[in-house]
Amino acid sequence: MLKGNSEITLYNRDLPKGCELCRLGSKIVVFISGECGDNCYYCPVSDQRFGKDSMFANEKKTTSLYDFIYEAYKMNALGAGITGGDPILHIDRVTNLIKMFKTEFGESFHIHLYTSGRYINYDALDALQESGLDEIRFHPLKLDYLKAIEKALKYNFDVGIEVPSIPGEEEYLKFVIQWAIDHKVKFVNLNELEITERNYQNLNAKGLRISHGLAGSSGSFKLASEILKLYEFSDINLHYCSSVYKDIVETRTRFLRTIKMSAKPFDEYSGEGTIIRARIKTTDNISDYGEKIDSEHYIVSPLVIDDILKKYSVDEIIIEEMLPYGLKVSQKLAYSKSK
Ligand SMILES: C[S@@+](CC[C@H](N)C(=O)[O-])C[C@H]1O[C@@H](n2cnc3c(N)ncnc32)[C@H](O)[C@@H]1O
Ligand code: SF4
Repeated sequence: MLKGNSEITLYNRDLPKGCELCRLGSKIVVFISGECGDNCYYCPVSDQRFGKDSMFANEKKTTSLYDFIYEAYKMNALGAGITGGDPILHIDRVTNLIKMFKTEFGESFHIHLYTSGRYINYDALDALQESGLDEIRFHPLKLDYLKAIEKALKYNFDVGIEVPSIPGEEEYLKFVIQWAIDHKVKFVNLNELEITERNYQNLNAKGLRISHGLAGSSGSFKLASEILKLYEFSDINLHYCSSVYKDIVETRTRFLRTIKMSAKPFDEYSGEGTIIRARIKTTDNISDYGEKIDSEHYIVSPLVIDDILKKYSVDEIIIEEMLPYGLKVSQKLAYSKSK
């Protein structure tokens, strides 16, 4: 019997540990560098990031490895997923960060890493094992890269494969899954193909369109579910993860977790994991209600607006909606004295 809720997530056995923690929104997303020696026609990494040596902790641009530790504290992370580009191009940065995470949060802090396998050699694998890496996920976009997986299988960390489910690529997927079964790879994840600003021209040219959610491609789930059915009882953990799942479960639960950990007393939050605040312009002292941010502005909970309006002279109230890491997504004028 296949488990999960069909088009959102589907699997035949246990979920990989990295996926279980992602489900709880408890993994910090480490984008270690956008540099990569490959150029997949379906690569989803944005132009702003791809090929550039810049780092992001969740959605926030960072310049220091310590920022990843800070962000992990802010969301009470139980683990990290390291991605890029190809992180192996910055193996020293990766292994230093893994050691920092393990020292700060303990051995149980679960770390998985994505790579195509192109630059994997025994030196890199030795360094990853020595740093404490828990799980490695390969994307063998060329069959030649399977050699890297054979090497990794000699190490202690869990070895899996993660590839997009691209309509028209069923023979490739079947080959890779059979190879994984023959070589006792721990799991194969099939991602719903995401159509993004970077890859849409290539994918549209193949007749693929966004069919649901923000990025999910037509035909991708159908192909993955047929493949899962085919290997339902085989000796490999197979798992399909939709782009909707990434949006509504992984990202939203991560946002809510961050809010729970680091929200201020006056922050209200929505079901989508955004923070709702009221910015009040007044010359009165209303610091009992919230935080003074400059000579004439305070941030307070929208729930106390009525109370403040009854007692104080207010010039303007703006309701702001923001993501937990500070990016403002909307603002609305709720009250103006001049109107
Ligand atoms: C974007 S890659 C970055 C890390 C590394 N360069 C790699 O390819 O594994 C991260 C994961 O996304 C998967 N992936 C690549 N293109 C995708 C797409 N258009 N939709 C969904 N997943 C995709 C890859 O198989 C890989 O497991
Ligand atoms: S290997 Fe990964 S990052 Fe590089 S082009 Fe392919 S999908 Fe993009």
